[in-house]
Amino acid sequence: MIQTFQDYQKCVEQACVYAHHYYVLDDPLISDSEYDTLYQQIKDYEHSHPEHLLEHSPTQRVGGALLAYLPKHTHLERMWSLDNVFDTQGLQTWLARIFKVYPHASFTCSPKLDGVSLNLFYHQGKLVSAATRGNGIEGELVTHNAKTIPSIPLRIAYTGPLEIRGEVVIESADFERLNQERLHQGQPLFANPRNAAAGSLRQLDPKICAARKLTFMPWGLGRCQPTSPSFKTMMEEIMGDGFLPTRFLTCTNLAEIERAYTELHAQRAHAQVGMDGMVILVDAFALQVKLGFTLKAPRFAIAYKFPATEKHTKLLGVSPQIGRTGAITPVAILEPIVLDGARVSKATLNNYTEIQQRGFMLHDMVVVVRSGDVIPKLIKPLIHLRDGTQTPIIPPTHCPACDTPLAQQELNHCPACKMSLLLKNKPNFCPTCHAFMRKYGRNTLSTHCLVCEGVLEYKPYCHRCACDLSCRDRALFCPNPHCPPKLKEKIVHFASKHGLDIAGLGDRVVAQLLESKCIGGITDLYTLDLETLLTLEGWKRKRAQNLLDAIANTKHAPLWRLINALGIEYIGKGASKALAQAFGLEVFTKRAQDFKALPGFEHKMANALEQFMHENRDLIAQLLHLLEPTPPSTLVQESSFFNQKNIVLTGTFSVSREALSARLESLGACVKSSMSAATHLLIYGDNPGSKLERAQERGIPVMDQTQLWQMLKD
Ligand SMILES: NC(=O)c1ccc[n+]([C@@H]2O[C@H](COP(=O)([O-])OP(=O)(O)OC[C@H]3O[C@@H](n4cnc5c(N)ncnc54)[C@H](O)[C@@H]3O)[C@@H](O)[C@H]2O)c1
Ligand SMILES: [Zn+2]
Repeated sequence: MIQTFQDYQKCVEQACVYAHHYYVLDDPLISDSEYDTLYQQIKDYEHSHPEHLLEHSPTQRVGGALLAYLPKHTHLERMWSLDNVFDTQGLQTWLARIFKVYPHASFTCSPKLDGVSLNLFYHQGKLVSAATRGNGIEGELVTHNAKTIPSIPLRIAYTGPLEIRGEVVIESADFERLNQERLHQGQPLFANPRNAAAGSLRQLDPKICAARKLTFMPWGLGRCQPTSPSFKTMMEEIMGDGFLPTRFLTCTNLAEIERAYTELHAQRAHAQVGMDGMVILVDAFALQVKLGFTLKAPRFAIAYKFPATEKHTKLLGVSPQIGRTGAITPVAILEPIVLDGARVSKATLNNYTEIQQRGFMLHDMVVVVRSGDVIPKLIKPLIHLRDGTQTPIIPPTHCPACDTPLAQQELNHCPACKMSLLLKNKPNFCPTCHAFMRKYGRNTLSTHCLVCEGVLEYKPYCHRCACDLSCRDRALFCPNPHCPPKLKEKIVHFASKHGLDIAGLGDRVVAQLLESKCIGGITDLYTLDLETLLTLEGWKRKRAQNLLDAIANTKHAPLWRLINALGIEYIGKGASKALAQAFGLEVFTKRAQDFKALPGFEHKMANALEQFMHENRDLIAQLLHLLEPTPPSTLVQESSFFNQKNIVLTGTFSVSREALSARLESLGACVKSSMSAATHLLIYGDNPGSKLERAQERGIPVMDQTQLWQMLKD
């Protein structure tokens, strides 16, 4: 709490600096929740000491200063900020204030999109101008950029003067791509999609903005001549003129609003576009006018905020974690924070190269993001907060578990853009000219230098990023096949839901069994006995018997489960099913060329399979003996239409997806979850999503539900 006028002054100055970095520079110094806390303290002090109020306090104005290099634009109607509530109690207080004067008020709820405001002015059906909110009265004129955004119609049917307001947002996938590109070009990263959208919209060069894939989502009106007394009706009418539809929901009481809020919050983790809350607004224009505005926000609307998904915290350490394949992943150890309602103390960092690229140091303050069940991620370090205690993060040289010297993984992908190195091992570099030869045509390269005609040699090179990758740090792994954590992860995977599904055999139990030397590998599971288990701490007869039963139950398990349980690189559930279907028990004797003949089995999958079968001959023989897995009963009819086809399903079917996939797989199809160049057919049910359109655009054959059932009957 702020006690004295001096403290209040200091806080206001601080907040002004933060607001400037946030609104003007699109590069916030602190997280929103920290800012909100400071803002609330300032507001509380001003409430109890109105005589001390400073005119430049952030509570007294909307937004920040305008960028000097963009022309200014005066809005016809003022633009506003929104007051916030954070819980039911806050919402209740706000509603009570409205209901006291207008007991029959009805509300319109919409997602509070996390982007940047834009005010579009149309006259005689034409887009005249587009301006940012700025300080609410004047904004920055960005018409040149707005015209590059496909979801902003240049002409609409409504001919009166009309200000339509909305949020310019960037989808999370595009945001990640943009940051990856910037990382590669050595440009500062955007902390979040909002900053990226704002930074893009306020470019001088419309080409830059056009390349950023922005979207406009309408949420409100400024100057207009309403043809309906209801805000929602009016919005829906105007949105029908070629705008993207924003969802407006009618609610009449607290319970309905709470329900809408809970539903929207549940959608957040999967939404393409970031939302930071729900906006609730009195629907009748007449009541809006009567309720009016405070100094910076309408009294007829409120933002009901979601818990924060982005915060700043301290990076305390980085600990190397060993996976099933031996790959070493750095895990960030963080000073614990609460993000989207969950306690977060760890986050993944893909690899040590990325740590270097993003410039993290130990004891840095860092930006952390988490939403829903997504694993928390570190975005960037806050370099301005460094205090001299930071030290570099040094990649390990030896396995932290078995002390074997670590090896570098072969480079298969560009670490910056993730594109696979297509021309792997093909000569591409001229040592005389010190130049890389660009590919021309499809994956073709000359074998000799186009300048000096000298012989080329191979160096890892990314054609998309145009960079030499030979001195890049690569992912590290422990080459020791007996490395204990590797073994543990293998057994955990073997017993997991997608493997042999052995209940009660999770991470901790496997660690205990290995440590107590009850088992030394996968096959030892099958010789475990009751007496041994009962000697372990925390094991009673019932629990031990349950585990033994679960293990015994894996006898005669479907063959695909055994294949998937082995944890072969690149081979997941779908591929395991296809293998079982195609080869039955013979699968373990097949060679790379046999695997390559299956639809969707690329080079690397086929090679990984052959190598695995070769290196693990003994293990496989023992498991086949112990388990006697069951191959699929229906043999593939080679003549089936679906045989050897890569199929993607979309929409709702009259049977479950799983049942339908199983049926198609039994006919030799390979059912995949996403479309690619290798997709042969898209089958769609009711309410197909965007996949259907994309398939049609790309010329992939499609089939509807009725045709499908007809074919299956035949
Ligand atoms: N991190 C920092 O340093 C820092 C500094 C200043 C402000 N901030 C953050 O900015 C926010 C306050 O900014 P503000 O005053 O500009 O208000 P705001 O951004 O929280 O809310 C008002 C804005 O919400 C947008 N909006 C999105 N969906 C909407 C919908 N469906 N209906 C109506 N409006 C919708 C509009 O653009 C509107 O201008 C706070 O969350 C604060 O934490 C952070
Ligand atoms: Zn090791």
